[in-house]
Amino acid sequence: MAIIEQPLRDTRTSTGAGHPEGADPSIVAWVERLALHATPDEVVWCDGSTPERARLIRQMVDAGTLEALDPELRPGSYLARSDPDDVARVESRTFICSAREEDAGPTNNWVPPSAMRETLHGLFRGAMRGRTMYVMPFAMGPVGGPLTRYGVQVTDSPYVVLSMGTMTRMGAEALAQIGPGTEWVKCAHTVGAPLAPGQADVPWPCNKTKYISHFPETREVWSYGSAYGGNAILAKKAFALRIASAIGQDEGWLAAHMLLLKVTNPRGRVFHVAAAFPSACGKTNFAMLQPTIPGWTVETLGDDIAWLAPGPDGRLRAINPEAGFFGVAPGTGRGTNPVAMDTLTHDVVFTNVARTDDGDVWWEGMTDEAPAHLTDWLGQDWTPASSTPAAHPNSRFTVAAAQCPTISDDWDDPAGVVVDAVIFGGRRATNVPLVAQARDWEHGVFMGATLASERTAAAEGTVGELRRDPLAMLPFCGVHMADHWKHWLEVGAKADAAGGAPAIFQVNWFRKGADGRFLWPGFGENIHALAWMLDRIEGRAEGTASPFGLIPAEGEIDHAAAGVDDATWAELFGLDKAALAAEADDAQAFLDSYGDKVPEPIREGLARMRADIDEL
Ligand SMILES: Nc1nc2c(ncn2[C@@H]2O[C@H](COP(=O)(O)OP(=O)(O)OP(=O)(O)O)[C@@H](O)[C@H]2O)c(=O)[nH]1
Ligand SMILES: O=C([O-])CC(=O)C(=O)O
Ligand SMILES: [Mn+2]
Repeated sequence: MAIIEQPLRDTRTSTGAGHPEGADPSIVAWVERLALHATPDEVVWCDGSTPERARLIRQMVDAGTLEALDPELRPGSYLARSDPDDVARVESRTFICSAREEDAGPTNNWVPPSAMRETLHGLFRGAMRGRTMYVMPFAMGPVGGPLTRYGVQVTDSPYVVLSMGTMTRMGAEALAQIGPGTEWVKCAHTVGAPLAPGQADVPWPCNKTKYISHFPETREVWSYGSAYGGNAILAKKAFALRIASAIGQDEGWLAAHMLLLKVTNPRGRVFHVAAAFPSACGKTNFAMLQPTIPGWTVETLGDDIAWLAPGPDGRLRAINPEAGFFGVAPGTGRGTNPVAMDTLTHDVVFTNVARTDDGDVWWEGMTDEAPAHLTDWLGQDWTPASSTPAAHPNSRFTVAAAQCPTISDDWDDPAGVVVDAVIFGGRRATNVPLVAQARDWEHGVFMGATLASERTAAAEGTVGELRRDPLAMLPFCGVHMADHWKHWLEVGAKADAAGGAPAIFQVNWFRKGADGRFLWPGFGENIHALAWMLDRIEGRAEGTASPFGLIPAEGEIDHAAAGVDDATWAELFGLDKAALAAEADDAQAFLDSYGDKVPEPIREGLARMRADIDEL
């Protein structure tokens, strides 16, 4: 069709003419090629400025994509309702297109790069017709920092521009860092909803067909058909985890699905902790933990992604490559996460939460009692008698990290922070104890590699189903998972040789009793587990051996202070021999699915666990 091939009408920046001065020719050429192919009506280079943000918001309010919340109650804040079919990551439509299938591994959907390129070429042709193509240069990490990486995302979704502006350091400063020879990740995104001349737009354009495609070798992401979170904010899961895991493997560092926090104990000693929990399993909450034990303070560095790299002294240092939080709304309330509530008082974009009659937001768990009337995430009337949730279970807030009252003064230190402890955790109703310490780095990587968790609403699929989620990276690993384990072992061995790899722990806040209720109060009380871990590092706690590694010895955690009685405490560490044997069998089958690629220390970890279970 002629109209699809029509040339670009207008190329201008948000302030007027041409691409920004100094834009690297490699970016300009890529953008021009894409624009000629996707045929947007115009191309706008984003500078990341406040007026630009204000313009985008105004435009989205006019288009019905955003609803302004009451400026008295929630200043500068907006509500977006997505298409009901575009509410979460789509793992079945997420592809790793490495040159060789074996580099994607059994946990990823693989399509040969040539075939995927052909598919995408077809889909992107004319895909932006009737829309604006925005060009967003961005930095992952503090601009100019030694661990920082750069990317450029194009998108035809203003909602994605707004999100990228919060989640990354986006705009002119990032662009200025990309010069000849700077590696930058190409992130191409379209909602896949071209508009014919005169055709009316919808508030949340998207397409039933979705492709979230990654080319690890050439450091590219191509995303089609969705505007939702991890499918569309390509700096986040796509770049900072999937592409970065491939870059890290080449360069000797780790891209991890981890929050990052700083904790100071009553004696004034400071620790930095990185923790990997699968999606919707407590990272944001743990990063904002308000300790219930006097004398401890926790500060926040990041809530979702950490890059861990050997520093000049060989010890592992970490940065949070992001600049904002894309957090789960349901369950967030004054009682559970007051820090998040204080972060969300202004300048927030909420997606798929409910709206109150006075122009504020609400979601399940924000308050004990629901308001008498709401407009639900679908835009329908809702009352407490309604049978469906008012907010979508994967409804989210997007907010700047700098707005968090517990943000740490070193959160944007370009050199990163030395990591003292690494934690793996999942959502496990049974078997897995509240807290355990790995015997050493290798045992810790075994713990991480065999991590399992019940599925959540963060991705399509059956909520509650148990699945192995190695290193909490199952949906986010851009390389063969077993190669990734090997890489973890190698990075740890080097850090050990340089004077000490972080100690590794495993936690489980989600164990349930026979009545189906959580045994552990969680949230602020999680400090009890964290304090024990740091006591272990300081040599103030001994621990006692278990099949999971060292668990707290009698009296090392004051569980009564957490409101947990002796019987419940025993249940939190209960060892059911038959269930654990079945667990080990399941882990075995899982490892066997990787054949002979499983590194020996991981097999040994399981063999040791089996032997320990046999002795129970
Ligand atoms: N019972 C219990 N629930 C928790 C705890 N921590 C978090 N949650 C709940 O788990 C859900 C997800 O928590 P988040 O902290 O948003 O999880 P996340 O890992 O940041 O999720 P993503 O942003 O999807 O990666 C929320 O509904 C929380 O209220 C805890 O310690 N105990
Ligand atoms: O990526 C997303 O859509 C949301 C998120 O943080 C996750 O699922 O872990
Ligand atoms: Mn989170």
